[in-house]
Parts: sequence; C-alpha cells; structure tokens
Amino acid sequence: MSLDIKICGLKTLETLAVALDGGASHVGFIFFAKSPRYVEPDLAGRLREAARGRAKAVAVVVNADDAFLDRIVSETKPDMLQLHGRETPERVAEVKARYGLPAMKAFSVSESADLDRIAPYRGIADRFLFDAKPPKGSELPGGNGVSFDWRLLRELDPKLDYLLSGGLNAENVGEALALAGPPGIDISSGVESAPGVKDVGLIDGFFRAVGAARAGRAA
Ligand SMILES: O=C(O)c1ccccc1N[C@@H]1O[C@H](COP(=O)(O)O)[C@@H](O)[C@H]1O
Repeated sequence: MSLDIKICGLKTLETLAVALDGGASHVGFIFFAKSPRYVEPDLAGRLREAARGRAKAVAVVVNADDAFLDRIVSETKPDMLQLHGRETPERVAEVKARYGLPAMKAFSVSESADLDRIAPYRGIADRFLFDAKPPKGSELPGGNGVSFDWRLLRELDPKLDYLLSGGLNAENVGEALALAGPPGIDISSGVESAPGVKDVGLIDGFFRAVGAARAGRAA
C-alpha cells in the first residue's frame, strides 16, 4: 500500500532537496506568523517551484482571511491548502470554491469523541489531518512535537483519506504505522535541530526509519 509522506515547515532549498530526494509526496509551508517555521509567500513560491513535479506543495494556514489567502495563492501557487484552525465546514467550502484548490482540514485529537468532529466536513474537505492537542500555553495550533494515542485512528472508516500527524520522529514512526496503518503521515518538529530549523540528517533518518518500518526491519 502506498504511503504519503509530508515534510512540513520547510524554509530552505537545502532541506527541501533532502525531503524530495527522500521521497516526500508533499512539502508544507507554514503561513502562521507566530510560528518559527513561518515563510513569506514569495519565498514559499520559490521553494514550491523547486518541488514542482516531484511533490505537492501544501500551504498551511490558521483561520486565514481572504486577503492573506489571496496573497498566498497568487505568490506561492500551492497545490493544496491545509486549514489548521477553527475553520467551519462552510468556510472550508468557501475557500475551496474561491481558489479551486483541494483542502485538508486538521483536527486535534486526544480522545475518541474528537474524531466525531469530522462528520460535518465529510464530502467537503478533500482530506483530513489528525494532530495532537497543543500543550497548555502553546501559541501554536500545530508543530508542537506532541503525539496522541494513535490507536484511536483504528476507529475511522478505513476508506477515510487522512494524514497522521503530531510528534512523529524516526524513533516512533514505525510504531505509529503499525498501530494506525494511516494512508499518510506528516512531520515537522521531529526533523528539526531547534524550533524552525530543519536538519538534513534528521530528515534523511526519518525516511530511513519509514523505509525500514515498511520493510519490517530495524532502521
Ligand atoms: O509547524 C507549525 O509551526 C504549525 C503552525 C501552525 C499550524 C500548524 C503547524 N504545523 C503542523 O503541525 C503538525 C505537527 O507538527 P509536529 O510534527 O508535531 O511538529 C503538522 O501537521 C504541521 O503541518
């Protein structure tokens, strides 16, 4: 079975190249000003051009208004939007129609009931992303490097298209794949040497760990 792998929060051509060479299906750019991974839309546009034809470019936004989305879509030209805030089903539909782009809606999860919140988005969001709830006091809705009980995802409709996200790293990705069997995974801080600083060795190590887990051997 195929596995989508999204490397999120990229800011440099060097780390983008390692993500692409490792086999990333998706690369993510963060447009949330408080994040250490924030990139200006024009820089993200240059990075996405370098990825064109090799991986899909995902613009990650949090309750973004039309003016900011207009800028992101025109300067970055993403393939997909990741809505990582409190966007309603109506807002997801509106954004999709305005830009003609697919949307991935993110949800934070700590218990089974959190998965029920996707119901009104089915048939509207093209994809889902399940992340852990942010730790108390965090200013970031994602990118906190914390995980949730991946076994909860076994309750989902097996046909649901989603990415498992939150606190993944080379050490735990094999367990996540074994416990949840997701169609895709997403990682950000687990391949960083400091907040917002992607590390080429850690990115490479993550791909090796995924490959080893999928082949049923130690990394
Ligand atoms: O990474 C960020 O700074 C960020 C900011 C705002 C919204 C989403 C963000 N990142 C997303 O968070 C998850 C998990 O990240 P991590 O692997 O736990 O660090 C991932 O989906 C990113 O797209």
